[in-house]
Amino acid sequence: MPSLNAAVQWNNVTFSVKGKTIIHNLTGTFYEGKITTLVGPSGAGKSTLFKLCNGLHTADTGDILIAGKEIASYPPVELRRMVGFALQDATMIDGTVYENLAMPLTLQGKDLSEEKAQELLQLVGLPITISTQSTNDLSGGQRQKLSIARTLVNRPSILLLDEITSSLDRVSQQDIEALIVRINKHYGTTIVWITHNLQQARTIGDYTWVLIDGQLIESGESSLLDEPENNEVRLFVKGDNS
Ligand SMILES: Nc1ncnc2c1ncn2[C@@H]1O[C@H](COP(=O)(O)OP(=O)(O)OP(=O)(O)O)[C@@H](O)[C@H]1O
Repeated sequence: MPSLNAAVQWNNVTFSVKGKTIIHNLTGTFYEGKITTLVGPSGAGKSTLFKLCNGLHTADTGDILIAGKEIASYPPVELRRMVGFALQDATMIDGTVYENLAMPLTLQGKDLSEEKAQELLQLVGLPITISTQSTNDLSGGQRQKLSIARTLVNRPSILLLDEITSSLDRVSQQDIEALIVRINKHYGTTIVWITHNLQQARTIGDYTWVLIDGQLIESGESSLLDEPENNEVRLFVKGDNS
């Protein structure tokens, strides 16, 4: 494997909620500038990993290093700027596309320039004329593109995507997949993508993690999904364990 830097390094991380261990002694790396897809059965702890990564949860034991520095050493605002987060339901405030796009800066008492707004809309493939429209009029695919553009306002170096295409039709899904690859190439953004779609995980990912019951059971180049070494992973990929 070529020598790659760690965008996020997990060392023996354990996390519990109300006495129940959700993440078990997890060690692994999300590589800088690469796309890692994260798969596993429902309840495996995938979303929990994201919350540990952007400071919404704190690990009980172990270390999480972001760009080589212990996560707790980052001021929360800086961490949220570095680690962008997009979710399946692409929640919007009641208002225009521009107001939603500007929200991360508005919250910091800053403005988003018209020029920057147009650049971001173009990057995600939305017409710039959409800027003054209400977000209530957008399709599911357009909302998701806006949600991704909004995450990019802070220029995150790491982008966490949680099931962002699962409620979209096939065409919109492919559109978003191409967009994420474009963002990865254009900005060198490290992408980590939770998906239940194993085909997507295989084709979009450079690397894949398979998480089962809070344990990282198998990880490596995404081709591992073709012929997993681990029996539990083989069953999961065959659909027997999802
Ligand atoms: N706040 C919480 N309180 C109690 N249990 C929780 C909490 N958050 C998560 N869990 C539990 O932690 C486990 C992992 O949940 P998580 O959402 O990370 O899984 P997931 O792999 O993302 O699942 P899915 O694919 O269904 O989204 C589950 O058993 C869930 O019930």
